[in-house]
Amino acid sequence: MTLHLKDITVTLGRGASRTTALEGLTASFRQGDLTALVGPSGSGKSTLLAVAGALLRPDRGQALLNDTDLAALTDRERAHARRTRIGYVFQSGNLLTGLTTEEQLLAAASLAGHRPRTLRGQARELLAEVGLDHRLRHRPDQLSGGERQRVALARALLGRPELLLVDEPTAAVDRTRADDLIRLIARTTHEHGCVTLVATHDPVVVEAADTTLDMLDHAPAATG
Ligand SMILES: Nc1ncnc2c1ncn2[C@@H]1O[C@H](COP(=O)(O)OP(=O)(O)OP(=O)(O)O)[C@@H](O)[C@H]1O
Repeated sequence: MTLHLKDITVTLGRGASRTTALEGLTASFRQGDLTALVGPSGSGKSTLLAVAGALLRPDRGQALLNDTDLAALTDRERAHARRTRIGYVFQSGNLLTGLTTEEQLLAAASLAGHRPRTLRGQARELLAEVGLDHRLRHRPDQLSGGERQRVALARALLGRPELLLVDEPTAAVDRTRADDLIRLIARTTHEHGCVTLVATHDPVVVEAADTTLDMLDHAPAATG
């Protein structure tokens, strides 16, 4: 499993706010590697995650997840790829209000076409792996920010994603939790053999990563 981004250009906004967020970006990412996406604020890290995650269609270029060009899929096909092949751990955790920790995982599995009952054991194992086996019945508003991110990580891993996308995993948690979380992401990347991209400003994340992609090396021409 590999992800190849080829000649990706993305422009965002209209009129006066029109901005070239990525211009002709080409990069490859290997299975089992955690890549840190680094670069100053506004350099396009989140935009790259959105293109790789089939959330945003680039103006130009290909996003090849193995043989599938995510940029060329129909909306329906992209939604299917998102549910079945890609795991997301974004800052807010993106959890569903009103569902317990365990239900967050089982609902996602159900949307991806699995029978939740068959995955309950696996869901509990993953929640134990991220240190949340004592929070199975908590709802998002009863969890801390770091706990919500760990639920999102367990939920992403339950789908056995080929691609794991993580935005600023250590921004909202204390140093110890941050270190634990990034170690967990690195370990699961190696064990589960997914392609993992982590957008970050945190040197500890860069240290834990197998490779680094510096967005400044791919920066659009200054005009924006
Ligand atoms: N909807 C939008 N309309 C216009 N420009 C946008 C829009 N969203 C983002 N941008 C611009 O696109 C560029 C890339 O933004 P992006 O969020 O990808 O950067 P980033 O590296 O993730 O930043 P940060 O580290 O602050 O999260 C920035 O210059 C930003 O101002």
